[in-house]
Amino acid sequence: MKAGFVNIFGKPNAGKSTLLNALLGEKLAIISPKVQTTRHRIKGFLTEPGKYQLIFSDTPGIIQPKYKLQERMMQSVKSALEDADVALLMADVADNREENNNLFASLNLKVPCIVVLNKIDKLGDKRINDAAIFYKSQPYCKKLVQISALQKAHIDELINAILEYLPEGEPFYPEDDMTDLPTKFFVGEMVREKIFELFGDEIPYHTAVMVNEFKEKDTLVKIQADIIVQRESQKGILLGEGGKMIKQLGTLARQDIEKFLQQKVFLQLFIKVRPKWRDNELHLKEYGY
Ligand SMILES: Nc1nc2c(ncn2[C@@H]2O[C@H](COP(=O)(O)OP(=O)(O)OP(=O)(O)O)[C@@H](O)[C@H]2O)c(=O)[nH]1
Repeated sequence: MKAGFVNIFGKPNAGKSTLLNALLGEKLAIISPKVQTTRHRIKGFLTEPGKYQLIFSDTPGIIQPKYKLQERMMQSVKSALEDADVALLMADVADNREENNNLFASLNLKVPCIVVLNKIDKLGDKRINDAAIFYKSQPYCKKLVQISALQKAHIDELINAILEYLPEGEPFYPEDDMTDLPTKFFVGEMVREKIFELFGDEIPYHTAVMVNEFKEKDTLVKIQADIIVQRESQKGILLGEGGKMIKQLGTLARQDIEKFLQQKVFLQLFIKVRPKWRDNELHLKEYGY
């Protein structure tokens, strides 16, 4: 039996969340074409009884610590990398190689690194090969695997590559667990995902979702969540004319949550204005960042 921790690392949009979904086959990570959506480390487990348990962490994209919120994210990236048995350095095959290379090299990781060349469905063989040769020649690259996370192509190959570097050991978590994150967390992420889907570029980056109540009743689960925004004008946009938008948001989020929980859900959403939440340490704690 092999068991260990695997960290997925890469620039925003490299496809980390998509890979986690491909590996775990569940809606564990919020997927969005916009950058910087993953604010938390997501831990998901992939267990093959008697053979292996892989514990994956997703890291937020690498960004400038402009806000305190982002500083927190960078700290969590570093601590994640220090814990892992294997690091997956993920690169979009169409991305600037030098830039990725500088980033990967600057981490100076002590753990074995597998370069995961993602999105091979986007380019022809020649360009994929050139990129592969480039990364393979880098000192940090123990192995390179080419995948398409979106099309779930070569995922088994990646698992086998990880297993080569994983220590022998007993599972850390019960075999049928999927994650150590509370259900509440996923519910909040699903509401956030709908905000990304329904609203333009501005709104999602200025909102946070806090799930206040999660009560399992006989026939349904009652959930109350706050959507926190910074300005009254944002609240207005989220509400929409006569509350039209928030209603639609609630319906879409509820449908996803019901699918996820396999139960009927009563979802209540409130919008709250907190002008300074991004930079205020106290609020950061309150919202679990
Ligand atoms: N064509 C193609 N697109 C992909 C592939 N993998 C991911 N994408 C797309 O790339 C975008 C970013 O994917 P994510 O999985 O959200 O990227 P991420 O690295 O988690 O991004 P952050 O959360 O911002 O760090 C999404 O639009 C995905 O659909 C792939 O293999 N092929």
